[in-house]
Amino acid sequence: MSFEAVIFDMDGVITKTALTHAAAWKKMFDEYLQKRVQEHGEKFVEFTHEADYLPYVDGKPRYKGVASFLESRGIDIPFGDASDTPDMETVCGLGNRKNIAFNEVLEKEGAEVYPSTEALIYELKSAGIKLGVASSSKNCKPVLERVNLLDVFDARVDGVVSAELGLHGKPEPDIFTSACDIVNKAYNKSIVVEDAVSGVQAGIKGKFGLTIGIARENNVKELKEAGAHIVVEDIEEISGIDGLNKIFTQFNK
Ligand SMILES: O=P(O)(O)OC[C@H]1O[C@@H](O)[C@H](O)[C@@H](O)[C@@H]1O
Repeated sequence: MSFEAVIFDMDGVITKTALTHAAAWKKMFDEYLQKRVQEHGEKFVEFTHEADYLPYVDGKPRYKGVASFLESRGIDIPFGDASDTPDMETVCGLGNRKNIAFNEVLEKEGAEVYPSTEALIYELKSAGIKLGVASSSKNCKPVLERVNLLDVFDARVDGVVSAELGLHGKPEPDIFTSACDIVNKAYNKSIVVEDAVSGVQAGIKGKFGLTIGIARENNVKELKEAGAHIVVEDIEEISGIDGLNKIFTQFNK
């Protein structure tokens, strides 16, 4: 094989939980924006998937997502602290409020994998390719446990590990480069698989051998503009490890 490691994002790439996150964000932000109508007399402008979630929140660490969205609406509240309770009107308080909504849905509905991604993961594993998961989410470990994939990865750099190590979140490449460092593989011999614009930007900034965009959201154009070497709608289109090898070689002559 011409590549030595593959680092996967989780939400939206391995598991269908990107949708769970998006719904939890919408619930929390719409409630908060409604509250501001009463308290500040502001006009209610709904939090939408296309105009708000995808450009400002998707793929970013929890509090960075809150801060980006609020900034886009010109809302300035204190940052607060990760220990803030969900009733506090701070960036962290709002992020923690959303986390409750996310975990309620996760508890009720569980998590599901994308079968094509799971199949590729096992194919790569059998071929001795190093596997990493690089997720902004602090819920990465419990989600992977639920779908029985936690032990498959040689490296996991998630929201919890990032906070411990003080890593910059996506669109900075830190969590992908840290995953490669753990498995001791060069970035230019590694592949990043991402569904979020911020994650693709991170793959490109980190100068990985290949950054693949998975367009789950009718956002082929946005992922290409973010710099993805190739964009597919599902991993199935890659045609397994041999297909991946061909694509990698094509971009690394
Ligand atoms: O709040 P968590 O679970 O730490 O997740 C942070 C982010 O994790 C990313 O993986 C998701 O794409 C985002 O939607 C989410 O907001």
